Amino acid sequence: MISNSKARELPARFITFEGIDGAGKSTHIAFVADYLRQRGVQLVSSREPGGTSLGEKLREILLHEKMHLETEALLMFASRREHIAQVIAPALARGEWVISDRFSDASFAYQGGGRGMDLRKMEQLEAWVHPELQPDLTLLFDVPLEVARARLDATRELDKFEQEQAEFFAATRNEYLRRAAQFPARFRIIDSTQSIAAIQVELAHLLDALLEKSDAAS
Ligand SMILES: Nc1ncnc2c1ncn2[C@@H]1O[C@H](COP(=O)(O)OP(=O)(O)OP(=O)(O)O)[C@@H](O)[C@H]1O
Ligand SMILES: Cc1cn([C@H]2C[C@H](O)[C@@H](COP(=O)(O)O)O2)c(=O)[nH]c1=O
Repeated sequence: MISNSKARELPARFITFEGIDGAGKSTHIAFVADYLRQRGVQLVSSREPGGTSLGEKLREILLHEKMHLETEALLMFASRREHIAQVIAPALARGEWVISDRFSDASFAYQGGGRGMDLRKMEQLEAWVHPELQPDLTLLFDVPLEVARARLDATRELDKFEQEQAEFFAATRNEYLRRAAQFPARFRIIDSTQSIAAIQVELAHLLDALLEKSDAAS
């Protein structure tokens, strides 16, 4: 987690980054953090599962141990509860922006879509853990499965989720796209088959618009 010290009077914003593994969100979260900091936004950059000392321990377990799908969902939300309590809510209360590599949409997509957990149970967990909090903006990095797979294979040792089969990722991606259609005001879908440079141009436009709107609201 990193925070900066430059000040710009803007209403706090919560931005989340989503997509199947290999879609490119971690590459772009660093760009977004730099872009906003250079424009005077005080922000906290974090991730899920993780973002706190307890959350990072849960992340190790979640990414490497097999477990019942509902245990997996409960641990994701346990990590999230801690993340909200220790990081997200305090930062927003201080007026800072929070950018998070994944949030609850990932639970809907992976545990709901990918693993097939009843989405009504997921909604209950969401209503329990963060009844009032939703991201202001969710960037969904969308790519065909083969593109994501090729990127992952080229770069690293795969964790438990990354080792899943194509059907799992197809269902995960479908659930992300279903949620984007369900919440169009919050989601922006980024075509992540574009080059990194082209995506950065698109992100810069989007962030400029958000900064302008935030300036007007301050
Ligand atoms: N638009 C792109 N074009 C080509 N390569 C890309 C693009 N975006 C990301 N990559 C490369 O793909 C690999 C995976 O990217 P990254 O780690 O950002 O994905 P991710 O979606 O965060 O994956 P995970 O969720 O598993 O962490 C990296 O090597 C990155 O450089
Ligand atoms: C928050 C969240 C995450 N996951 C999965 C998705 C990814 O495969 C890993 C996290 O790895 P990343 O490289 O940091 O993206 O966890 C999930 O299944 N459910 C969730 O709620």
